[in-house]
Amino acid sequence: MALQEHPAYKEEMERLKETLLYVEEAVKAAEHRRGSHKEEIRQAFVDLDHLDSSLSYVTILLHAKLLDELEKNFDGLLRARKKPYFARIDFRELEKGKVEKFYIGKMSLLRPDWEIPMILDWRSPLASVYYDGRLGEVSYETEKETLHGELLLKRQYTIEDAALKDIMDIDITTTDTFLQASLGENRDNRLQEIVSTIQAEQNAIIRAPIDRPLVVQGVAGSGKTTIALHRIAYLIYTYEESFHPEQFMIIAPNRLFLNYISEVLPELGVDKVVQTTYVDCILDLVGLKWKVEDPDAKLLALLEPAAAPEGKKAKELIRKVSAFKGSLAFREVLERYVQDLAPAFVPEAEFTLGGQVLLDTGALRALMLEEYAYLPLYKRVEQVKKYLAFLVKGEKKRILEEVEEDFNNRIDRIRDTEPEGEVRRDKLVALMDERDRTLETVKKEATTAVKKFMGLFPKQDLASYYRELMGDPDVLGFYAGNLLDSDALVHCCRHAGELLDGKRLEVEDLAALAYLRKRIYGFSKDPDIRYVVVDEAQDFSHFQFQILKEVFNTKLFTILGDLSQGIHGHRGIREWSYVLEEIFGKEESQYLTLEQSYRTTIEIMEMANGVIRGADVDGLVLARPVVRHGKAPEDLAFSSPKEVLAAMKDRLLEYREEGFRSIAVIGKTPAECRKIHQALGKEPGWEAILLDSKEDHQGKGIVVLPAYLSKGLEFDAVLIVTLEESYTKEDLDVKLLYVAMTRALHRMDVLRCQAL
Ligand SMILES: Nc1ncnc2c1ncn2[C@@H]1O[C@H](COP(=O)(O)OP(=O)(O)OP(=O)(O)O)[C@@H](O)[C@H]1O
Repeated sequence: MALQEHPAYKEEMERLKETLLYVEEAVKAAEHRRGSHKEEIRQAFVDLDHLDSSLSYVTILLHAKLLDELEKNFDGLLRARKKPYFARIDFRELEKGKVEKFYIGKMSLLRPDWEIPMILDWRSPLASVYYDGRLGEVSYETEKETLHGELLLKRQYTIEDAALKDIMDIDITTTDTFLQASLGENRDNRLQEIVSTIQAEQNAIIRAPIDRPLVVQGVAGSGKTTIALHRIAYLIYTYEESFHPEQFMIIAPNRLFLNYISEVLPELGVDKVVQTTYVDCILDLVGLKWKVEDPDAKLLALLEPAAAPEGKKAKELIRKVSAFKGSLAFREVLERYVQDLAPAFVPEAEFTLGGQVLLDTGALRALMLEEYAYLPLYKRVEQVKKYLAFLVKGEKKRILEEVEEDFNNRIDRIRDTEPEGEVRRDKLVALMDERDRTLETVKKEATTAVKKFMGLFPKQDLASYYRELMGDPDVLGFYAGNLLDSDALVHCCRHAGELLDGKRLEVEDLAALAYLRKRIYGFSKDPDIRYVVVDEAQDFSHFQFQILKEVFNTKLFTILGDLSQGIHGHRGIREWSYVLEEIFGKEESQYLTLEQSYRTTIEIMEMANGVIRGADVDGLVLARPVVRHGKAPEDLAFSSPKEVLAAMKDRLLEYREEGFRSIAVIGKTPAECRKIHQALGKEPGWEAILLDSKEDHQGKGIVVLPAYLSKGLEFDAVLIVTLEESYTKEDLDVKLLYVAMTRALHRMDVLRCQAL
């Protein structure tokens, strides 16, 4: 139906006009208020200069806060100028009885003369019925109660640059044309917000209760990353009173990925959320500036073809050691090691002043091992230091008085017993001198005693403790018992020793270092993160989840992942149940699944599903694509790399002619990618970009990247190419190929060299 023919065309045009006018007014008013706040602040600074009044400080703080609030809404208002809302619902609340029209947008806009908001924020409780509800009876949850009502209309709008382009009414029968249209579009290389097309199963995740950890298993392309970001925006809006955006942290696999998602939160009107990688987050907490080995290095070693027994054994060792270092059993090993460090923190010495014992060894032991046992070791030492200083302060006067009294008694005794004369005088003078010297010595001792005594406590840095445990098979073997067989033990210690001697670490070391830091030293300041979102969580080990929970001292987590994409299986998890039951507690945690895939076409998903069936995945759920058709993918074999490269160029030309904006050529390893990139580089006009994890995933055009790095990303068209390597039937290879295939939005083909 043409837009003008829609029965509500006139009404909607008028409403849009009215809304835009009001938005404009709101912008002007906000600009005015902005100006006056800035002026107030400026004036307060001027006053501050010569009056130094605390009132000026208060004024500055107040207006800065108001300005901050204003800025937050101001960006939303500016966006609303172009597109104030995207949908409308007509809703009759049972209790109220009358039908009200709610226009849903990315922010709320209130008018003092209206009973209901002019624009309703998509995150508000009522907006939930737009995502969940079919026409007819519906209900929604507010903080206090469940409200019932009737949904009479669900309408979507396409508004571009403040102009109404389309109106679409949704009834029970229509498929979601809006969703279809949005999925059919070509993309830049960035993730987008999806507020107008969030689906019911996704809405349930976005709005899941905040107070229980949530684990989401979602198939490739089901919107996990997108939803993670929308959930953060929802939680920040809903719990504005109790949480600051800075207390939310999203942990993504690498910088490339962070860049890829960087625009969504600002688009949703949310900033200041901490966006980081696991490596950066832990290094920052631990306070070590050491280099961390590329987290993908082990994956690459496991991808190396290894027919010979030594090769197989080397891979086996990598797997065993990674599994050990990612397990909670390793945490116990570390705990036992820390327990054994404790006795060295009770020196066999008494703390004395002026010859008097102020703290004996027994009391010191009781302090260190009992009273302060809740503290990390070095924090206990700090407490002891404070306690000793307190003792000295309290006892010094008494001790000095006692010393003096003792000497004075002796002096009196001489006076009383010795006959007057030269001898008595000499004795008295000597004793008085000795008294003065002793008093001086005790006074001096009082200023140095604590420092001297503290020298008896160990002083060792974190890395050397870790090196002591991990670099010596005897030590690690002692604490690990039979968790590692002797080959794995030797391999583990040799590898750790080499790395640590070169001031290097591997990802698997980070949880351990954070644990030791926490138990031995404590953190310099307690990290103020209260909500953690982990994306691509299938790559995390049990110990990684546990350490995040411990260091941030929170159970408020949203964890999203897909076991079918578990290409870091050597250190990552293989099922969710352990995380749900052992780490977060079965009763408390929530588990939700996403089975619909939005990214790719039916044809591509069918081929990818055919591939993943060959993998060993716990409770494998095949993705169900949204009904969207595209060209069937081809899987073509060639007899030489040269032929593959020629076919690759033809296919890329074809993709370009079809108008795709982002195209990826995915190789199996970085080595293959370099060859592909080199071949493309020779062609004028191709300008392909070779990506590694540190690279920025920038503009449009062709990118060449290895399969493991493509995880989480998406492209209009994907060409999977093998030259001298191949995807075998091994689990890891199957998952890698699945990851690569599911990156495509519209087109995907496989070109392989068969002469292998
Ligand atoms: N409700 C939706 N409306 C429109 N597009 C959607 C919707 N849900 C997901 N998408 C789109 O589907 C694609 C996949 O989303 P996303 O990358 O968040 O999925 P994912 O589950 O993290 O994928 P993967 O695990 O394969 O990396 C994106 O292009 C996203 O915009």
